[in-house]
Amino acid sequence: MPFSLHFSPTPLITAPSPLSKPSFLVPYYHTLHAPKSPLCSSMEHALTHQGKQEAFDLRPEDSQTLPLGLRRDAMPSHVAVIMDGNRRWARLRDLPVRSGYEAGVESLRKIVEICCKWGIKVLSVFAFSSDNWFRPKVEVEFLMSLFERGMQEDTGIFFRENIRISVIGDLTKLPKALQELMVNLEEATKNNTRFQLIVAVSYSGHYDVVQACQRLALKAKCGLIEPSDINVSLMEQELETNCTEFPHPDLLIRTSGEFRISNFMLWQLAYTELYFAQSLWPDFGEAEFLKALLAFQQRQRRYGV
Ligand SMILES: CC(C)=CCC/C(C)=C/CC/C(C)=C/COP(=O)(O)OP(=O)(O)O
Repeated sequence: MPFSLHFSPTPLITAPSPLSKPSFLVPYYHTLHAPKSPLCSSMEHALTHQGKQEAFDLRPEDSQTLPLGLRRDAMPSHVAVIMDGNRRWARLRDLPVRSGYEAGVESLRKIVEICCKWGIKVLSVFAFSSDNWFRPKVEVEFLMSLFERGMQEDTGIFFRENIRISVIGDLTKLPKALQELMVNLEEATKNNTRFQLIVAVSYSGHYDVVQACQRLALKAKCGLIEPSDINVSLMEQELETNCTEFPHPDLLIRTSGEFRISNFMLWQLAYTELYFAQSLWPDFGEAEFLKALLAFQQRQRRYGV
């Protein structure tokens, strides 16, 4: 059975034509010529948070559907998720591993829909880590086909629901057709403003920091900056999360009862509130998400001050 987001049934719309210069295929060109939106330090993020949020449109219906107890003024603007426990979910049911991943996609769709409804602006999900390449070949191939299928089937929803898709990670390792699909989808949805889904594929925090350092080193080598110019702000302009105008994650959720960050957004999680849920990702639904958000709203964020 094909999956779909549950906003309402929709025909598939094909994404518009490809980018002329996909950034990850021409990193040298990108580093030297492409303008990047400036990001500030975590502290400045907190201070400018409100102003940035106003840049996105909030539909009246988004703000009216908050469950009892959840405060609009304390909502995280950016939530990150480590979607762990898909294979365990399948094994517990004597199902093949791929059923666990498929159930994981359904869970992601539910959470995206809820984010749109409750006015969360960005959701970053760890869909495939740099280390996941070492999983059995058949599993890796299945995941690649799942990413392709998932993105193709939801393309129409992204347009109709005003959702922006961004993909971060070392995409050069992905099958060519999938790279092209992702670049097209990113380009086609880049002006959508209701909600942004950031999918981390072939990604790790180490990879992100290293590629940012390489870009800065190249700029220094070309004489565009001095090594002493390098600071938090310049570094953040080169991180892959420069694809969003919004601050770094306010809240990180990891499912399946594991208490680790597992190399996800190491730089960006510096001031993020952490929440660990016992549920396996395919079981993580609205009630669990609400619990995580309510817990977040109890936290006092001090940014070391
Ligand atoms: C279209 C799109 C973005 C799809 C996302 C699909 C999805 C849910 C990917 C998660 C992949 C993954 C390696 C999860 C880790 O848990 P695990 O499966 O390794 O679970 P385990 O800890 O039980 O082994």
